[in-house]
Amino acid sequence: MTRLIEGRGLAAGFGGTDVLSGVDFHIDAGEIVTIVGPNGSGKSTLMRLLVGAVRPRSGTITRAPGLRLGYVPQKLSIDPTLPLTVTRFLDLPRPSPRAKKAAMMERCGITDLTHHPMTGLSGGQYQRVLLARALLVQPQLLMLDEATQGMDQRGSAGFYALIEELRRDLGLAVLMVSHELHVVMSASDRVICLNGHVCCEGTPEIVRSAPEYRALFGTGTQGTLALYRHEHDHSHDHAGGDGHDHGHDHAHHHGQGHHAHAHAHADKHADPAEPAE
Ligand SMILES: Nc1ncnc2c1ncn2[C@@H]1O[C@H](COP(=O)(O)OP(=O)(O)OP(=O)(O)O)[C@@H](O)[C@H]1O
Repeated sequence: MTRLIEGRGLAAGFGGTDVLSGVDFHIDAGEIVTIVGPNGSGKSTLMRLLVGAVRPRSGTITRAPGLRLGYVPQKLSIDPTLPLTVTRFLDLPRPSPRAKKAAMMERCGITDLTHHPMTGLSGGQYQRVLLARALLVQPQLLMLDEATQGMDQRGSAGFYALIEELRRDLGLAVLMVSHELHVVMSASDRVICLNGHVCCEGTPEIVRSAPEYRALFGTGTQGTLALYRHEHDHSHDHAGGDGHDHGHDHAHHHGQGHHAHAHAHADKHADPAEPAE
């Protein structure tokens, strides 16, 4: 297994604020990894550390030599007064051959948008354009920050299906960020829950037969969405027992409140977000 990128003991912050501390991260060739976490938990900051847009306060980042990275940031501001068509946009920051652009647009299902102005695209179309642009560098690692934000359930499912297809056909590794705590792409090999530090990590389970799953998603998403079951209960209770609760389902109540509850009881020593006295 080729390691594409690895971070050890990463810490980051802005001014007097610490955003991340003690974060270990890696992704190998062909893996799909999803980072989930509440708003402000440092997901985008971790992505920006990995692409080199933010410098770590401590820790190290090692990239495979010559690693090609396709990065779709969470926010990309385009001057709305610029009369930019999709095909012109794909030439930013550097031009690509027309045939290559056409091939990537076809892969992303947006061939009919070639001459469409960038303004006036739907959220889903816009993300597919950004995706096509990121693919032009023939990345080994594709990084997507909140790509399905603003899409409806069917739109997200279609987008995730496309990501799976890209992994299968192009052998890409994919690192995705989502603030949807309870829904992740079922094809994720690993899910990392971040809240200033790595709370927990595990594999998602497809619970298609669970009534909650059917109630939330119906049966029309072809299994591309799944509820995520955490591997443990976040209690970080190293002193007694193993701190695990394998039957615990976060579908309904995972979030800040749950963290606050767990930490208040058992996490005085282990959580950098709540330093021990
Ligand atoms: N360039 C910056 N300057 C100052 N503070 C920043 C900067 N970037 C991020 N932050 C702060 O760092 C914290 C973490 O932000 P980050 O965007 O990494 O979180 P996130 O988990 O991606 O959140 P969201 O789900 O809301 O996108 C936030 O409190 C944010 O205000």
